[in-house]
Amino acid sequence: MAGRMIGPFELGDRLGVGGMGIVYRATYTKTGAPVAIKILSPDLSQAESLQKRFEREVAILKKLQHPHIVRYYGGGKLGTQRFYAMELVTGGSIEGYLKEHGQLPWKEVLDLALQIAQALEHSHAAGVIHRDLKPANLLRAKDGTLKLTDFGIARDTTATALTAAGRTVGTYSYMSPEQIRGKPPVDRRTDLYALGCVMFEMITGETPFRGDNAGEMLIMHLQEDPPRPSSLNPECPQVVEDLILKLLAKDPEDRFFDALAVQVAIEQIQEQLTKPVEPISPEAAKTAEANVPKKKKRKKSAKVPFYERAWFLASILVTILFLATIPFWPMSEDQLFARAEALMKSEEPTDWGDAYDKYLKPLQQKFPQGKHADQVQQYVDQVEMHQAERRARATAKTGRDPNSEAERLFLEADRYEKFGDRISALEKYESMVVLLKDREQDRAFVMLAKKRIQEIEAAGGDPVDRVQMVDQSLARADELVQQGKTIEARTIWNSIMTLYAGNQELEVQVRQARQRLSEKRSSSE
Ligand SMILES: Nc1ncnc2c1ncn2[C@@H]1O[C@H](COP(=O)(O)OP(=O)(O)OP(=O)(O)O)[C@@H](O)[C@H]1O
Repeated sequence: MAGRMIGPFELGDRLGVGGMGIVYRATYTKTGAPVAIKILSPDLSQAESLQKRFEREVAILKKLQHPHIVRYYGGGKLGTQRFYAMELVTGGSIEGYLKEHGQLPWKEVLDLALQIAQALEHSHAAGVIHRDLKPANLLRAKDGTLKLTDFGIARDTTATALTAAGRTVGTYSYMSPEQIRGKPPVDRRTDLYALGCVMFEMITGETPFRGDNAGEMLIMHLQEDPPRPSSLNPECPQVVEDLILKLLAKDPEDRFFDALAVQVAIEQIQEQLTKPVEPISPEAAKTAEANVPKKKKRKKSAKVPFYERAWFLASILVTILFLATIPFWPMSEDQLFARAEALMKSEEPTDWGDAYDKYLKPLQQKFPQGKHADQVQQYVDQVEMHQAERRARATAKTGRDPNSEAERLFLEADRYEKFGDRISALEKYESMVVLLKDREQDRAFVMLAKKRIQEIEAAGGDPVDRVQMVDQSLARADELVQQGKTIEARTIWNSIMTLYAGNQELEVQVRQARQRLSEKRSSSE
């Protein structure tokens, strides 16, 4: 095949063979850029179901643009042959690495898991569930960056366990209980289970369940507790182990809420485990020693009648056993609420995530009409708004397409607010509320919009007229130019152009901004 042309690509070496086709290294002849080309096997090109699957994979890849997802470049059909070009990733797969080295240090596992969770967050927000996350589908670029690939069965919600896994027995190793049973329906948390399996394998060198055959393995996913990772790799820290076991929960409800919650938990662990331990000074050690009550030493040597000691010990034992059973009692509404409240009072949004998963959602399920129901709802709203806003910020920061129309509208209004145009921001937030108020899935954004409206109104002051405000901004940009701060001035002109293009009221100002920008551009050339 090497040297053969397919469309504008010249084929090079074969990189590998997958369930649907062959992947080649290739060169885009127009620019000389290296790419990877996946070609649907000619003998499979006839099968309609495979053609559809190939097309679906292309359609999904087109939607996803993320630094940790293999980038789609373009594709086509030549005669009966279908192909598509994608980013070439040359650092090998995690599967290959594990085969060669056995396992990975836990710090690296956390780093990789964070990148996978980021890729999943993006894909889930676009409505795509991967469903086949495994080490073979995690490729590494030369600089070590991780790239998720192979969306061949993503979103194939009709596939049963067997059709989904039929291509390789290995896939059974990463299959969640709901994927095997078909209920509850597969959702974003299915990928989180697979992430748990992958993390388990990276840290211990073994998959969580190892049966003699596929059936045995599936039953283990359904019924057996996974071994503790530290029993296979004693270096695995307790908090990392807890995170992996939470991802591996049989019931999706017991896993993390979503891939964002996983990222937050990983970042928290990274911070916790890399904090230097404070050394104990000799003075502090001495003081601590001096503070130990002398009485204790004496008591040890005092003669206590044997029966007294036995009773004492027995009663302690009974108390310990009694206390040990407490975590297994179902918690009352008051107990759950007290724990939720304590976490919600924390300044740390990660604690809110914990409150949400562990106490607030269970409270809503078990005590929908309970005496704390209103306050619980308020807390749930607070967490959901925080998460929606965080996600929107990430979208804006990375320049990705918004994850939903609600997010797009919110970011638009936010841009006006940041620019200082409170009138337009208010208008945008208000229209968001009107447009989205009945859409349950956009509740968090509607609440956020309402909160912003209240804040803008509460800030008071005369809302500056829009035209006047933009005029002032133009004047400010001119001042900035005189002070040599061209970058700041450009930001203002750019904002005016993007925010008000097409607004008749501000036609003159937009033209002026464009003109200033082009003058600056030509003078700096
Ligand atoms: N973008 C890429 N850059 C470099 N190598 C790649 C790229 N995509 C795939 N490969 C290599 O080509 C091989 C085949 O990939 P492909 O995605 O077709 O199948 P697979 O994941 O092995 O199998 P299946 O589709 O059955 O799950 C893989 O082993 C992988 O190492």
